Amino acid sequence: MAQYSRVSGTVGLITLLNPPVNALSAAVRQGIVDTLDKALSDRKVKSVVICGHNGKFCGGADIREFSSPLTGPPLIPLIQGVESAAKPVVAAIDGVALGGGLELALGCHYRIAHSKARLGLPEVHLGLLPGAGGSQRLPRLIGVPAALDLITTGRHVTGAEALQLGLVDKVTDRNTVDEAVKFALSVADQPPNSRRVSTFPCPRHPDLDALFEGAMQRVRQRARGALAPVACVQAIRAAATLPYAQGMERERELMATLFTSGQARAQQYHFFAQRAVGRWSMPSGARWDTTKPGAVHKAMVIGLGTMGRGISVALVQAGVSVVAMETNEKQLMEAKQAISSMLERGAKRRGVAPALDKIRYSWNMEPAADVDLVIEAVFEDMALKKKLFQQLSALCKPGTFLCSNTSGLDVDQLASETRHPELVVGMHFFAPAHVMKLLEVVYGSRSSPQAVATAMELGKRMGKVSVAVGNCRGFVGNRMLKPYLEQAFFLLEEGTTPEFVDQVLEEFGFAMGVFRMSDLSGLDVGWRVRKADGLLNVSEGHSARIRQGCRYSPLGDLLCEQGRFGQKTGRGWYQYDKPGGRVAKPDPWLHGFLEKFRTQHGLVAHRIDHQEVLERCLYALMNEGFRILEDGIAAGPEDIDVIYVLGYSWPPHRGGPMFYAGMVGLQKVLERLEHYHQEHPDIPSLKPCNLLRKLVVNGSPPVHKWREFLKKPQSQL
Ligand SMILES: CCCCCCC[C@H](O)CC(=O)SCCNC(=O)CCNC(=O)[C@H](O)C(C)(C)COP(=O)([O-])OP(=O)([O-])OC[C@H]1O[C@@H](n2cnc3c(N)ncnc32)[C@H](O)[C@@H]1OP(=O)([O-])[O-]
Repeated sequence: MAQYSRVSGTVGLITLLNPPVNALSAAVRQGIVDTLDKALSDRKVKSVVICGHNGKFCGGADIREFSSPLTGPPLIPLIQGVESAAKPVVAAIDGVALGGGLELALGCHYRIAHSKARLGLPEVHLGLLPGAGGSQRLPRLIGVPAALDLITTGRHVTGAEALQLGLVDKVTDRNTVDEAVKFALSVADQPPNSRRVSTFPCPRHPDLDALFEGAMQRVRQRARGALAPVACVQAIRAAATLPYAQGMERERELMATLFTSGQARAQQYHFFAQRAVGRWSMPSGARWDTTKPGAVHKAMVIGLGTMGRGISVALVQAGVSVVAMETNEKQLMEAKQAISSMLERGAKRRGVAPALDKIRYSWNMEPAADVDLVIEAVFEDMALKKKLFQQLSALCKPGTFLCSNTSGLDVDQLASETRHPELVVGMHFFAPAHVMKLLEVVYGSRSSPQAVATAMELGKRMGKVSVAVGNCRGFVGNRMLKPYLEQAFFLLEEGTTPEFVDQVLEEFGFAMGVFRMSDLSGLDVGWRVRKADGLLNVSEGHSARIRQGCRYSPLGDLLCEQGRFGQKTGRGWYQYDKPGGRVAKPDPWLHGFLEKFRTQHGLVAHRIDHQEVLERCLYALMNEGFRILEDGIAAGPEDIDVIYVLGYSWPPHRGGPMFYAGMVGLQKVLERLEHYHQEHPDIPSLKPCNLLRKLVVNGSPPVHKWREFLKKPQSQL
């Protein structure tokens, strides 16, 4: 709804009221129509101010309403009504003006913003375009290049940047509504005719064709198959080349296609899933809303390799005082230099001073005695980590939380080395840790709810989306990666090439295929883990393609034995022009090696098509996702999907692996897994899991209903 009052004698004040972000629900839209009518028909009112309740102008159209038929006044004529008002209308922008919220402000005749307000048209992240005139008004106001940037990236700008762009008329650091009312009084006698953005000509550009061609190329490269960014460019092109009314018609057509697309549904699901994971629960019954996190003012990071450095930067940027520790003095100095420059670069980007005084460095563990939380980020070696946890347990003050940045080791084993296992949790960051948005918070069997709440809260402070997951080998993300990688290797054995597998996966929307990704992260990483797991030993009298009773591909191990570790050695699944080179080229040696391998093992290469590559890699991964749900390692499908989109480059327009399974159809996923498992009975990861069968038997319910079919957590509180 919207509230109305008359202030300063002659200003009609309309306040949007729909907490928490004043989204433009049917009731709010009706409220705007009614209150505007009141203001325009009141002879005492000379000008109008529109603001939002509780310091937030408006977060846009109400996304929750997108899945039901439209009720209430539609947004486009509503904004048209604001723009054509005979009295000047001023938008008072506090907090956020996003999507439809900014489109409403663009319909106003003047815009006054707080310097710290955030403005933007982020519809592209929801699989949409600014469909209430935003794609037509914004380029007319700020020019085509700036509009292309804002609309295709969906990035937010501050009030200060908005002023530079010409998006707002004035910026203030004081009370925005008071300033807007003063402004409204000052323009009360000026007819708003010349202020209607839809009547502005689009600013000329010397070479529109080249501009749009370049933009389209960039957008297609980044979009990885997403439709919305391409439609955004097409809509802006209409603004630049057509009269306003025709441009609006083009915007409507493009929006209609996007609005009903599976991609928009997937991206909107992802939006709500990112928020849902914050409402975590544990099998014990402990929950986000009943557990108070501990205070973290001071933290220690142990081990300053790539991960430790990124974690230190993320903590400092979140306002936490950090002691960064590394035993090797040379490495400590190098890390100090690297962290300082990362902090300086980050501060420059955000227009603030670098908080270099928030971090100090140590080559010993003593400062651990005086911190609230420790994050261990040493080499992935259980013995080393165990020793460290023993030392920390003896050294730290009572109540210090002990966290491990392990990517898959057993958190319970680490906890068992300490005097207070309830204070131990995993905090699995993703590289680069100061950039990547995902954090897996891993609770062991003895982790206290408070330790989980503390890690989740700290993740939030660092700007991460944190997902609480149970303790098992690889947790959620890396556990699901295993069958996915495995299938890719088996497909090579059976007849395909790394280039073809990567092409299929990249066409699906992954930023990189399996093999390019493996070359980038280093083949030796997995090799070391397999060695530690005893998987490199071939049992007497057994084929090298069977380990621990299951089918196994030794291809990765054989490459490592040849010193082919990927990009860093200039050779891996591909060849590179030099060690550290980044351009992957097909390698004839590798093709010859695969042929020799097949001959040696009596394998006859056969033609593997696009469908088989995609289904075997993705369905094996999804099947593991269902097992994870069955085991209670993830509380719901949203947790898995958020982890895959934010941590493993799963394309957002496909929602995440569990959402995608629903899109494909659970019945079909089950049938194809059954088919592949019959063909390859020695690959257990292709055997459809019980939960998948159960969901199919129950009519393949939509993803938001799956929780009803999971085992209920047992409350132990
Ligand atoms: C053909 C038809 C034509 C249609 C016309 C199209 C018009 C237009 O172009 C389309 C749009 O505007 S599309 C929209 C374009 N706008 C956007 O894309 C903006 C999306 N929103 C955001 O980016 C962030 O929420 C903010 C930055 C606003 C606040 O961040 P923060 O302070 O960290 O808070 P938080 O935790 O993020 O959210 C708090 C709660 O608010 C909820 N909620 C939020 N926005 C909502 C919405 N629009 N709606 C509903 N709910 C919304 C959110 O779910 C959460 O609920 P929970 O139950 O507590 O979990």
